Amino acid sequence: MFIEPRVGNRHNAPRRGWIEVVCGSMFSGKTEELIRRLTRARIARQRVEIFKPALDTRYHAEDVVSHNAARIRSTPVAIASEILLLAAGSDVVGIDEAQFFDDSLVDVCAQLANNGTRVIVAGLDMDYLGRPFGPMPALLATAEYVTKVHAVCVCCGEIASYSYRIAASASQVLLGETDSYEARCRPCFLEGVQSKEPTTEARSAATH
Ligand SMILES: Nc1ncnc2c1ncn2[C@@H]1O[C@H](COP(=O)(O)OP(=O)(O)O)[C@@H](O)[C@H]1O
Ligand SMILES: Cc1cn([C@H]2C[C@H](O)[C@@H](COP(=O)(O)O)O2)c(=O)[nH]c1=O
Ligand SMILES: [Zn+2]
Repeated sequence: MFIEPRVGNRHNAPRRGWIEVVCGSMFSGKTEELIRRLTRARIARQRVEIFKPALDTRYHAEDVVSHNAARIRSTPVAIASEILLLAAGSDVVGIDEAQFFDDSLVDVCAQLANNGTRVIVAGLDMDYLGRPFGPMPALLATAEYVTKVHAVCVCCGEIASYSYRIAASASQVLLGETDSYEARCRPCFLEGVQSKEPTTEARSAATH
């Protein structure tokens, strides 16, 4: 879908930067798509740097890892401004789990793009209650290219845009995978939220 444009052009024009955002629910293929684009940029011999929030230790402390085990080495950072220092000299910057960063990520991405870097950001557009998540709404508004990917609803097989939480927690940040979340379509998400389905803990207690 995205080409790997040359860095600068034949006439030594300044290189152009821009922002791409890949968003969607959990299990929708955001990380796979991020890895695909970054891998192609590497094949095109571009200088690629990849970052993720240090708090995301779910699969691996350093690698960005998809739910079906595709992986790429990354640098975990505690705050978004570290990316500016560490990305110096890169042609392409990839950022996964962008929803966990604070709002300063929006300015960091803009500065990188203004200076000629292609920035590819992947993140959850909504949290487990369907609320816009962290800096994602502002990134979506300021990106040149937006791709929304979809998972499969585990209840009915339709396309899923929501991440339904089955674990008992009301904290906005709760790392997890299929143990704690299900991809759901709108009606199945609403049904779960409105009927207050039992959590994984309650289901497990009922069977033991
Ligand atoms: N309900 C689901 N819908 C679609 N893919 C799923 C689902 N559950 C697990 N998967 C797996 O998750 C992969 C996508 O993983 P990943 O790229 O890490 O997604 P994301 O980063 O959006 O959470 C799919 O290729 C598929 O193998
Ligand atoms: C919906 C939701 C998710 N999370 C966490 C759960 C996972 O650790 C990540 C999302 O990872 P993915 O690559 O998109 O599958 O975010 C959360 O903390 N809060 C939420 O509301
Ligand atoms: Zn459904």
